[in-house]
Amino acid sequence: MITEVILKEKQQEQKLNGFSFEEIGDDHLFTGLETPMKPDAFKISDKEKKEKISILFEEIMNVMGLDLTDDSLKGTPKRVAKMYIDEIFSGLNPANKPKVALFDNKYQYNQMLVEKNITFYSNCEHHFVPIIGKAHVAYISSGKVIGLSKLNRIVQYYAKRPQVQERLTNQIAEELKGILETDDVAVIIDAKHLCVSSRGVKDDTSSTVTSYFGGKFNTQEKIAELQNTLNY
Ligand SMILES: Nc1nc2c(ncn2[C@@H]2O[C@H](COP(=O)(O)OP(=O)(O)OP(=O)(O)O)[C@@H](O)[C@H]2O)c(=O)[nH]1
Ligand SMILES: [Zn+2]
Repeated sequence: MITEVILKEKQQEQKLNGFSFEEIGDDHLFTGLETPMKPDAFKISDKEKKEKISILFEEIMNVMGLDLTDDSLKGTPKRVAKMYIDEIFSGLNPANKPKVALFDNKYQYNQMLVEKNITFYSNCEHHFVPIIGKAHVAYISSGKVIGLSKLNRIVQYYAKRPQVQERLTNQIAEELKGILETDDVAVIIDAKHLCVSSRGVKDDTSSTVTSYFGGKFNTQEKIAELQNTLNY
């Protein structure tokens, strides 16, 4: 847990930089889980970002010797820019954070709820190539119930950033803990990193499993129950 001292230091740092954490856009700024962002990350609009990326990507293609007058290639810089900002990295912008519907737990359902096999596509922040995986998230209600699809949307929102799997796992867990007002949250991610399978070491059979077991989930018994539910 973050101490007040660290919080104050961070706030001071922010003040010095002249930006608030809302402007940088990451709710996890004070928890050490933030996606590293520049303080002025949202000083220019998405439209301007796309224009700049398009110019820069055109330059990359030019340097590589590609002929941008070719009718198949000429639209690529714009396509890439649009894909980065509106699609695969749209989770960097807090304006795209899913709105979450919560309901009262009138059903008195007090056991764990598991949303399993949530498909996500992310990108490795080291190589900017895909991470493709499944996330399984679980929680025990502390009084509120979340709309099921919102669990998938939260996973996908954080996946749509340049990521490492460890951070993705913890960002999802922290988000759920905050929304559901409970520590009783678990997240398991099983993903293939194309930077491992399609290049570099080229291992096509390995996958990476990460987990977060908070509160009541952090016991051998609950972990075993969860593993059993997920057939792990
Ligand atoms: N911990 C962690 N590492 C990751 C993740 N995604 C990719 N990596 C690793 O990040 C490392 C980057 O290492 P470098 O040695 O700088 O990069 P590289 O020369 O391209 O390494 P190789 O992939 O081994 O060719 C690689 O070992 C990747 O496998 C992730 O989600 N978590
Ligand atoms: Zn990588």
